[in-house]
Amino acid sequence: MSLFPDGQPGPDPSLQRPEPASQPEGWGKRLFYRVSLRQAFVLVVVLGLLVPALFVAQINLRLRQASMVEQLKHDQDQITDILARGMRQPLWDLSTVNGRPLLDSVMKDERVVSVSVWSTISQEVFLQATAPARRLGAIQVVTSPISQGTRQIGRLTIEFDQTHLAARISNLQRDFVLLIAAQFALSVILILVVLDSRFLRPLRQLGIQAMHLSRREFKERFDWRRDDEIGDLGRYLEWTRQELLRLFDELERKNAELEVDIAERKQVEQALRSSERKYRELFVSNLDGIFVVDLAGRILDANPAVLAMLGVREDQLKGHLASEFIASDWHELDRQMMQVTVPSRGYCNEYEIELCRSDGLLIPVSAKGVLMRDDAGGAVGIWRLVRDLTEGRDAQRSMELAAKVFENTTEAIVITDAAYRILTVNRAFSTMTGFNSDKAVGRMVTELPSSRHKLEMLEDIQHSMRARGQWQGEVWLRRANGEEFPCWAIVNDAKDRHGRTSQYIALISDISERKRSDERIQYLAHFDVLTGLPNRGHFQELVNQALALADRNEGRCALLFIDLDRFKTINDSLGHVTGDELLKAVADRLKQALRAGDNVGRLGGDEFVIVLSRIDSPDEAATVAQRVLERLSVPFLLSGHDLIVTPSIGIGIYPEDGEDYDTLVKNADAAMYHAKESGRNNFQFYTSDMNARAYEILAVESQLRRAIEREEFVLHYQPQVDMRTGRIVGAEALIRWQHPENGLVGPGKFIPIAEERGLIVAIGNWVLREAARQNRAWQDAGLPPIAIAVNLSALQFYRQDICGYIAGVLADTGLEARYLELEVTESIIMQDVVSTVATMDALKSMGLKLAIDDFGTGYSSLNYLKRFKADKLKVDRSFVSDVPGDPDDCAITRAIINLARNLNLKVIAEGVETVEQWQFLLHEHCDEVQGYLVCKPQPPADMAQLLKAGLPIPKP
Ligand SMILES: Nc1nc2c(ncn2[C@@H]2O[C@H](COP(=O)(O)O[C@H]3[C@@H](O)[C@H](n4cnc5c(=O)[nH]c(N)nc54)O[C@@H]3COP(=O)(O)O)[C@@H](O)[C@H]2O)c(=O)[nH]1
Repeated sequence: MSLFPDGQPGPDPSLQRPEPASQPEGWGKRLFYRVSLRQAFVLVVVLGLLVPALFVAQINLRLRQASMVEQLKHDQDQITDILARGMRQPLWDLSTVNGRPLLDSVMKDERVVSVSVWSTISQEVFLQATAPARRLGAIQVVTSPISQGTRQIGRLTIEFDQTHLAARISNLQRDFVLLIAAQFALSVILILVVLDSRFLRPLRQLGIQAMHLSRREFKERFDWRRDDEIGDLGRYLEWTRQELLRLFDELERKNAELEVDIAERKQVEQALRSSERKYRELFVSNLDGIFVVDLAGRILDANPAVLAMLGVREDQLKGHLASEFIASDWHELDRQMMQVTVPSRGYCNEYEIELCRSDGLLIPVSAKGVLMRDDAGGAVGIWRLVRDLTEGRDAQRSMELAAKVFENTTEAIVITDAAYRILTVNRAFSTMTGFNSDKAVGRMVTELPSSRHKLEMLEDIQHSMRARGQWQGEVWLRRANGEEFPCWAIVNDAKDRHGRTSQYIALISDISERKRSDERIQYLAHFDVLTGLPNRGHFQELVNQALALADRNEGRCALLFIDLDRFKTINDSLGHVTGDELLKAVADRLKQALRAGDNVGRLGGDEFVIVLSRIDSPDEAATVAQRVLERLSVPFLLSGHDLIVTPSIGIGIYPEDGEDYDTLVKNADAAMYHAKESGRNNFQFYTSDMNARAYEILAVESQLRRAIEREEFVLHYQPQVDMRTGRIVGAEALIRWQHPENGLVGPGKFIPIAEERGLIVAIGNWVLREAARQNRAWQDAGLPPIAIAVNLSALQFYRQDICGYIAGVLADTGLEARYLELEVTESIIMQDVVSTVATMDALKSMGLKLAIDDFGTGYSSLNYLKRFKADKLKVDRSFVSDVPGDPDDCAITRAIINLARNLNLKVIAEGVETVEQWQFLLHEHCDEVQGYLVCKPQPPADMAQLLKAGLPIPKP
């Protein structure tokens, strides 16, 4: 139990509750001393009162119980005996009437449950009585013989109920427990009341008072009026309190006196120390060097400035002569001052000498000396003061250097006062602006000839200077000659020693050159250098903007993918310079074909793209595509060449054909391929199956490359027949691809792709060689000689030395030139008339035959035709197929035949399929025919059979 009741202040926290000096030995003792006094007393009471009471009660109860059992036994025996005796006579007489009264009186006893009298004479129950309500628990049966004299005449049986005895014993126990409990409770209450009032409460009081003493609270008196032992203890405590109060009062008084003493002494010491420290601080912290020397010039003390100045430690200085640290040139002057002037006058004026640093460096100093005296006024030494002049001289040099930098830097520098009035400008400023300094100095910076946003910029500068003390940015100035130029200006403020801005310093660099190159870089990043059109990246941005606009307006856009047909041929034949010129010219024409708001870009090579940013229907895209076709159809006159270039255009519509740039471009590209496949020089709208076609083309291209390597091609030959004789006079070599998986593939499936991908040169060369070889082989086999016509592609014509190659083929195969005929389409010739004419001349001079294929489909003028040294004109199948039904085609075919005749050329009609066509051509005096009506293209062996037969083809 705590002595400090709840709510009472505890002792000073620094004073721990006192612990017993040592713990009593044995766990029982330790436990006993751990419990509170109240708990200990309760324990004692319980053990001292309750246990003996219970013990006594237990003995008492046992004795009473034994006596009750004894009594019951006695009573039972007595009742049995009385009844046995009383029944003798009635039993002897066999008179139940006489026996009944006694039986009834016995049954009145509440312990008797039943009585039964058995007659041995009659061998039956003589009398019987039962009280069933009394049968409560255990039953004790007592029997006794009934005798008359020596003869037993009957037997008595009595049942006694034992429960009554148990109930009485239980009541007895309960009474004992109640008695002991009451006795115990009363004892405990009485003991605790007495214990608390006489012992525990005063003890608590004593504890609180002791706590006051421990906290040095002596003011309140401890009042004890009882005469018992605790009262004595309380009074002793009160006496202790008074004693302590007196002692503490005295202690405090003494303490106060002592503190006054100490304070006074401290003040004196403080004053002493302070003056000494001030003197020392002055000595130590002085930036000038101070050292104390005796009258002989030996150093006694030196401050850190001297040590730093000379680069030595204190021990390297003390005891040495000051002259050891002075440059020898100055010894005499110094000696004069320190040993003559100072001792005589008490001081000397400043003079300049040089000190020697430990590393040998000479330090210019200004020196002076003051005589040091003792209390009696006698000279005891000299205060020597030296001031380092290096910094001042460095500062001077820095100033000179800064002035040089200021004047000679290539950046213009403008210094203004705090109100932005120009104080000075450097030479670079004058060079940069063309204004002399007298034109600038004294003016406000706002009066500087600048072109743009002067006032707003000054406000911005002022705001930044206030916030950060610096500003930098681009400004535009105007030179004296009126030229504007961009500058990069960095403005810093300079502060005076009070921290106020006193000047602004602006460093100005002319960035016109850098800006020009930045703009150039920007331009190169966005535009195609050759054509000036947006490049791929920039064009994508433009398309994305157009798509976003279309989304906002719920409108549509169109993307036109343009690829120039056979541009490679031009590039290869006429060189890259002409190719580049052509691309530039095409770009110009494309730009001219567009409305404002639409854009054209170059993706690379000969690929151009147009985005039509707002269209109401795909027809508008078709209109633009048509316009592009028309604009490009006009020949380009470049480097002395008249060039015709046609485009193939693929059109993708947003959003139907792609919802983003990549998809749109991909699909327009696929449509462009379709345009190429559809004969070039046209436009096609994208359809969903075109991509599959585009992939197919790619696949064909890669397979073609393999086919070239493995020579997977064969030639079939289609006879050309003289209309008058019906004899075979020639044959056209037509290529087929012996595809390992797809079988024989016709040229229509791969020649356009080979042309587009530049593979046609290798294929065409193979055809030339194979046709020449086969023709020679037939001749060697004795077959009638004929000319074999071979189709030439534009690339073959332009990319290589076709004359040299054919000469090689003829030489290798041994075929005479006159048995090889070259078919060149009209469109090839028209691509570059000048060089074609030259090549055809050369081929002709080699003895080769020349035919103009597909005649009538191109744009050849009669003037050009006159210049070609062709042998034959080949009327295109498209005209032949509709004769004689179509009057226009009849007229054209007739005109071509007449033209050939007038130019002295042979004429052959191709694609003759019907007898009517034959008859029409015969009537028009066409020389030769070629077509399914006569013979389809034949494999070499079958063609050989036809030649061998040598028979005229039956006339239809
Ligand atoms: N550069 C090269 N081009 C070649 C070569 N071999 C063929 N080709 C060109 O491929 C195109 C298709 O040729 P092909 O499928 O062989 O068709 C030729 C004939 O089979 C076909 N023809 C002939 N008569 C008839 C006819 O009565 N009806 C009809 N529907 N078609 C017929 O015409 C093609 C020959 O045409 P052309 O060359 O214009 O004389 C085709 O353009 C070939 O030029 C090659 O080695 N190199």
